[in-house]
Amino acid sequence: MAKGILLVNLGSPDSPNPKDVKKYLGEFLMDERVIDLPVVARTLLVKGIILNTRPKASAAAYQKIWWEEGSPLIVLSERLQEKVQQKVDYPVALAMRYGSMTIKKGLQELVDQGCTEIKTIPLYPQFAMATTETIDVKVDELVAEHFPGVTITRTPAFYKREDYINVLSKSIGEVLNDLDYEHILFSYHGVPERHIRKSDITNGNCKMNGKCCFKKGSKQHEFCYRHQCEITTVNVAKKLGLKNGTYSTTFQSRLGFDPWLKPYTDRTIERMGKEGIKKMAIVTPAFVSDCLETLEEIAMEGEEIFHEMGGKEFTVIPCLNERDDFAEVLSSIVKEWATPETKTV
Ligand SMILES: C=CC1=C(C)c2cc3[nH]c(cc4nc(cc5[nH]c(cc1n2)c(C)c5CCC(=O)O)C(CCC(=O)O)=C4C)c(C)c3C=C
Ligand SMILES: [Fe+2]
Ligand SMILES: [Fe+2]
Repeated sequence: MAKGILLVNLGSPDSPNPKDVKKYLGEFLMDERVIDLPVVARTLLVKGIILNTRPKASAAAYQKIWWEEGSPLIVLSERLQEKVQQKVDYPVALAMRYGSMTIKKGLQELVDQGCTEIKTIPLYPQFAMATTETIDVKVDELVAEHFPGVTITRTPAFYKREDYINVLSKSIGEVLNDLDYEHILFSYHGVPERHIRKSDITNGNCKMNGKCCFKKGSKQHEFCYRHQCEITTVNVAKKLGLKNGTYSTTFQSRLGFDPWLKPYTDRTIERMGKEGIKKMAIVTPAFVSDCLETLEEIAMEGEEIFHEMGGKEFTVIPCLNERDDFAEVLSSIVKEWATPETKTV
């Protein structure tokens, strides 16, 4: 039995042109775990409205952040894959949940190298139906249909691993140590509140009032994106010794009219600017790789809002990207699976 590793990230369009962006958004938003409406309603919303209105604006945003080598998210994920490969003895492949670098191709690449036992690692520190779950389900479908001889081991969200928190804290500390700042925002990608309720395995325990997320020992936390984001912030704040009132958690990138997780990042930046905060920092721990949502929505739009409201210095902390110490965390996850006696955390 030969082992292999499949890292999986979200994906990007093939190019920042409206046609490719439309194709990519069509696949992404028709996923029932992303826009979780019944299929007819989802088709009407996505194909009837969103794909007729959004691709042009999205393409313009992608054009602002695109690199010569391609999409930042893809390029940074490839660099991370290379780093992890240098640290482990098994083949490491990279795939994207949406777009051309499909999970099927990633699995095939490993199977072609003789792998029959594959560890999938979604590149998301916190669990969400729209990220980890959709990858896990897609992998199972593909294996059942195309790779019946392959055994899959899933990787749960790694938000509370000590080594991950250490590396995230170090990456933030490296910026904050040399910075005069008044407030640091921990901005996570948002999801509709409905997604949190749907992932509630305790039948209604999640009250969406913030209290349940801090209750000790709840089984629900394993699938509560909100809890996992809040706890990521708490653990980093503890590690860095941040003082109460100097940091907070917010949620960005909402789409449509349903209520999404609050507080919203853009409104918080606006409020802080209005309240007289002059120097703020922002970190985006739901993203492993810098992407449209960090490079454009936060670093460009967020900064613009802050300046318009009177803010002066807006410092964006990079994602973990291809940091060596982050590749080390992923390689520890691999080693703990491949040789269970290697317990590093
Ligand atoms: C209903 C819509 C969406 C949900 C739910 C959602 C959850 C979610 N997304 C990420 C990570 C990323 N999202 C990115 C882009 C992006 N996300 C949505 C919609 C939902 N995301 C859209 C429409 C887009 C496209 C951009 C746009 O048109 O504004 C990206 C960036 C991809 C890139 O190519 O750079 C990432 C990464 C998470 C982690 C998440 C739930 C926790
Ligand atoms: Fe998203
Ligand atoms: Fe909760």
